[in-house]
Amino acid sequence: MSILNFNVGILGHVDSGKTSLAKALSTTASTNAFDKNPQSQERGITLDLGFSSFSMDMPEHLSASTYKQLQITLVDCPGHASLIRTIIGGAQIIDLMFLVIDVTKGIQTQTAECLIIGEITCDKMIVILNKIDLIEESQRQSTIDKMIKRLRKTFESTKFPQTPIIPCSASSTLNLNEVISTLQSYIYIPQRSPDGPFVFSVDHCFSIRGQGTIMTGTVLSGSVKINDSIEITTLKEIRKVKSMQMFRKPIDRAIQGDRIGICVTQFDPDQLERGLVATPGIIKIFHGLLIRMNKVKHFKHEIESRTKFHITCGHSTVMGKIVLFADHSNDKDEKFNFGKEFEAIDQYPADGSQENTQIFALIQLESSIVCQSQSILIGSRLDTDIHSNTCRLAFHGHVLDGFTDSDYLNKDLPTKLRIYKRKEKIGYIDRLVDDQTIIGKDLFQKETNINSFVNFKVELQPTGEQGFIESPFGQSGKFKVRFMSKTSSMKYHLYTNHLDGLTDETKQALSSTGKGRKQQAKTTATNTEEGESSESQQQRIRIVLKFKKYLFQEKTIIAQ
Ligand SMILES: Nc1nc2c(ncn2[C@@H]2O[C@H](COP(=O)(O)OP(=O)(O)OP(=O)(O)O)[C@@H](O)[C@H]2O)c(=O)[nH]1
Repeated sequence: MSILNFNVGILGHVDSGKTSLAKALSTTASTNAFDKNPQSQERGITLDLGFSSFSMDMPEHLSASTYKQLQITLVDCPGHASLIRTIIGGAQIIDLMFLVIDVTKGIQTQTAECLIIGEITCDKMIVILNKIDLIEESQRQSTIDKMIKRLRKTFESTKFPQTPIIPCSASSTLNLNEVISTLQSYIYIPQRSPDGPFVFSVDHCFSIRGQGTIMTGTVLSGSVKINDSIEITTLKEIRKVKSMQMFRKPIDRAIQGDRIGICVTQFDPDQLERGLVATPGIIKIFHGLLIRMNKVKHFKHEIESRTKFHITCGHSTVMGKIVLFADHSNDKDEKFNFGKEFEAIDQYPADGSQENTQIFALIQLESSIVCQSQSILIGSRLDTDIHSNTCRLAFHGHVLDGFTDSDYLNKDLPTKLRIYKRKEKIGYIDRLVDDQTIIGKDLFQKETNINSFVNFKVELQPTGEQGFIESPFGQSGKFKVRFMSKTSSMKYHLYTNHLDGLTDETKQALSSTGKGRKQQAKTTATNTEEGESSESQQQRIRIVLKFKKYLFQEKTIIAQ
């Protein structure tokens, strides 16, 4: 008989009653359910993910499915702000979220953060308005109604405007039946395929003398059976599956979505607190990751390129520096195309991704991360003061690809990913060579390889006349520009400056009007649109060079 395992995450502010709810609903506890961790018991708070389960009848709207039995796995997440990495890790395996709110408190800081995590990781949510037993019976209904009205307003602008809000009391089991019946009506058949490589997210690991090491967790993809070889990715060790259990019952096969314990031949469980186990060779250790970025709208700061964030993917959190870039011809559903060129941007745009412009980020990780393609990744600023009441979650996205070589910034990246930055340099006329050629200055540093800019177009501003860089000139960063035709600016410059360095012939040609230098300057000045003085006009003639510079290229490759 096939059993559908449906994962329900329980999230909410610290002390809202998440563990109490899990206890009240569950019939079977896993090895680490209900704050069994000794430190949790001492401090009275949940420090780690807790897993427990209960069975339910298959709801009527799914009676035609191939599943005949339904198992609900509750993933009790910690509430304390300092444990948000654990919450994110837990939320990535859930099919539906219970957001627990203390009816006497309403929305609190971590409620809001949990709501955002739910928006990123889940499609369905049920709000549990807990601790209604604390309200005097005569006031209860009116207080609940008022709170529901307030919450409705908050949820209006979220992904879950129609979320059910169920008042109950986890500790006195008041109205828990309604929690169960609402859950039942929200059950759907999540994507569960036995196909593809086996990937297992381990959340707890311990050994049993004489039997082996047990890893408990959730099957993220594929399937596994007894005697299969699996790789403990962080240890780079391969083990055979000796036996498996799903909530204390032995099983011989598990598929995507199942919550199981896998027993393999002994290894030190301290070596694998959390992590991925998979078909050998398919999980990679990444030093750089690519994501399509979405900003969390409640994050109040700018997301700037080349700044650092906490990067959480699966159960790992490391620091990473982001490099932002845009694809200006990208359809939302289009796959990431390495064949394209992308424009580097300084910060995430205020209007976010647009229909044709998608924002991506290359994340340079400070420590490597083990993850699979398409994993959800969340960027945050966890060093923000947890009492400051501000949202620490900054952005999210799915992992599109990554770089496995720790030297990728020098090796793979320059050939694989072409990101350019638009640049503009401003220079000035140094002197004229002839009526179509000038020597320019101040555009380049002395040490710049001007040869890489030869044949690049330049424009004189404000006149708009165009020419191109013909060659370097001398050793001090000067350069020669040839114009397509005789330019008025050059003539103007000549008459308002000097004739030094010109051959007599050129001087003659340029002075062919027969007027004197000063007089010519006067004429030119009065001919300009603004009628400005020759001095200020002279200063405004600039040589403008626009080009693209590729990021991460060992040799400066430049394109216009
Ligand atoms: N009166 C009342 N107290 C409750 C209810 N649910 C939980 N509590 C109490 O609230 C406190 C916190 O409950 P927990 O279930 O540990 O809360 P939690 O959200 O799991 O806490 P963390 O995981 O540490 O964030 C405990 O003292 C519970 O007994 C309820 O429905 N009514």
